[in-house]
Amino acid sequence: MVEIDPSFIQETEHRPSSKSPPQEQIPVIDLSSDTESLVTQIGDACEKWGFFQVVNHGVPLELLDKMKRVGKQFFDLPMEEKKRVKRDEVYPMGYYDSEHTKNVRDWKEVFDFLVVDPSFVPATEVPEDPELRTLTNQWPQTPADFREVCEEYNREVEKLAYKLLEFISLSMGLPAEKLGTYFKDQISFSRFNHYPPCPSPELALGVGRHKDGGALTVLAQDDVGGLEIARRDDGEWIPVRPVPDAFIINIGNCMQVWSNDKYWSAEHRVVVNSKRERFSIPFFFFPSHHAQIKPLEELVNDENPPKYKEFNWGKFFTSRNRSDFKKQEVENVQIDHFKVSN
Ligand SMILES: O=C(O)CCC(=O)C(=O)O
Ligand SMILES: [Fe+2]
Repeated sequence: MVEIDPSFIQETEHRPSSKSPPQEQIPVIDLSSDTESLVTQIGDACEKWGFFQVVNHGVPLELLDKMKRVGKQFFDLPMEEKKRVKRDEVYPMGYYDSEHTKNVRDWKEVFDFLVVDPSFVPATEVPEDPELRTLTNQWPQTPADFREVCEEYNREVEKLAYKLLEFISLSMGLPAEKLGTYFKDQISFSRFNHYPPCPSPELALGVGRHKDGGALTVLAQDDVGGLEIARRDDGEWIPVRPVPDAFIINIGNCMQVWSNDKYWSAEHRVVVNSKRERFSIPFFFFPSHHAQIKPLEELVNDENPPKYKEFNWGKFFTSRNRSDFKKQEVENVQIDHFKVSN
């Protein structure tokens, strides 16, 4: 057995399973279909899986290719070059290779960049503290077109994210523009994930099991595969098959709360392999820091009372991003903390 650093080793029950997974797949939805059919298909997928793939999504395929190229060129740079744009307390965007999910180190390196630069988030998780912190992007010198390609990508994927938000609003019986209001001063960001080949793929994960916090995630992946999602019915891990030129869409915590648990923010993780590196690019569509998140009033009534108390998205974001979780061995905040007990 090849030794890997113990910080990467998952507890036995969270390691990749060796048995063959169910054959079931998340739906692939063609966004060139008519609105009525899309609204039904998207609503059903959000309810059953919290995950679906989209094709004919309108994001230029040449731009996706360019993103994959600049991402690879960046991660291929010597470590000393990458560390010039290293993420730290002052610059929380940029390069990072020691992210922990649920206190175990992920087998990956990342590069993060904001959609709105600068963006503002609460400085602390203390509810009464009004102080804000400014987040800004930092960009590497090479490849020379890195920044330009990333900025264009954010603009295009943001358009897709707004379009999906409209279909999801309609699928809940609400006006198309209902959810868009939460995104003025959004704190969305995109991320390049690079998962290098791992000598002990049976012990580590590229990203440990987690749920995405925001409204939705638009994820590009290459043809290697490795993303697995927990099936809503029984928690069984289902691998997501790579579909050429598609984006994977998943519901985040905010959408689950807005929908009062009709829609599902599924747990997911990434398994790695010993032969091929893998790249993926999530766009995390995050409301503005001042957004107050609670089940939408139009969707609750005496028979379906709100299942969550209201919370502030900015404080939730800041609390989840605290850097001292590892030290304290405590889990970060989850939406279940806001569940109404009855
Ligand atoms: O790489 C992937 O397929 C998913 C990554 C992911 O879940 C994340 O970065 O939140
Ligand atoms: Fe995720």
